[in-house]
Amino acid sequence: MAVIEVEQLHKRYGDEVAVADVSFEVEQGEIFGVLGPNGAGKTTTVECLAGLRTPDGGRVRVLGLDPARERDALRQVLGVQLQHSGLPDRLRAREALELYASFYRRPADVPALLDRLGLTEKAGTAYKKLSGGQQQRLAIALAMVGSPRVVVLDELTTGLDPHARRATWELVEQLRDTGVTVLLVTHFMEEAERLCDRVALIDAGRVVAVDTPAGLAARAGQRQRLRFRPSAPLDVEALRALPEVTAVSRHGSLVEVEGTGNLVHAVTSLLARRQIIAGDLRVEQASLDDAFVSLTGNR
Ligand SMILES: Nc1ncnc2c1ncn2[C@@H]1O[C@H](COP(=O)(O)OP(=O)(O)OP(=O)(O)O)[C@@H](O)[C@H]1O
Repeated sequence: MAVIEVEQLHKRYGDEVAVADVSFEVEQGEIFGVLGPNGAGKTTTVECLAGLRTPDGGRVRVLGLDPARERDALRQVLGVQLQHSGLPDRLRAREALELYASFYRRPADVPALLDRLGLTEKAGTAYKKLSGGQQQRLAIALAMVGSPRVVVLDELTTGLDPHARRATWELVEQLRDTGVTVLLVTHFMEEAERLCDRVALIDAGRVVAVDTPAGLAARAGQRQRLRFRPSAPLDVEALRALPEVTAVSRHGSLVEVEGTGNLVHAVTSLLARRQIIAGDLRVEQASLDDAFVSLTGNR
């Protein structure tokens, strides 16, 4: 059974349509990404899932519960980390967790959670005095303190340094390993590629694609690009004549070859036959980034 069901969700703010028509389903134990440009309707969608906003149309269910009507039951099974935590500045990390733990029937062990999020040393520090990364980790801990079966994380790693970002990704993977279903709103393609089993790409309030990160990247085309510096003069016409090659260009001593299929093998074999070495060889495949740009209207 799908853990999260969103069917033709529609939500307006006055005359402004934030979510025109969004549908997707998330299966048990998945890390499901919601991607899209600014203002696409991602936060509004997750707020409807969390029962923080009431949809104007369509149907939303989380573990079979209607978030708008069954908020109390939903709160026991859903953990939410939103973009702005709204915690009082002077509340200490441990106090915040203990307070939140008191709302739940099956709270997690607070000292163990602090430890898991690397916050033990900061347990007595006021929220305002935590660094951005520590505040972020506290927000994740708050989303986990009720031992939820589903967790919604909105822009989880925005503002984190690369080290903290990786540590946070490991936390999300640990969550998934314990059977928790994760819905992740993100702007970072690297994050989606690394973490998500599937992603929904949303643009202007509509779903433009739901697929695996690799599947989405493939929709951006099978294009590949090779760049290298040949160790000896190279006749680019010979490269152009290869069936895999669609374009060849020179940039100073650098040769750039675009093509499809087994491009790397075709080009390196030709070079080997001519006893030319490909220095500084780089291979680029179409990425989720390319898919994002091409599927969301190049904005
Ligand atoms: N409280 C609100 N009142 C009025 N309009 C709003 C409100 N919240 C969002 N909107 C509008 O709804 C649209 C969707 O916003 P939403 O925050 O859901 O997008 P998003 O995809 O999460 O964007 P971002 O990536 O920038 O966070 C935007 O045009 C936004 O201006």
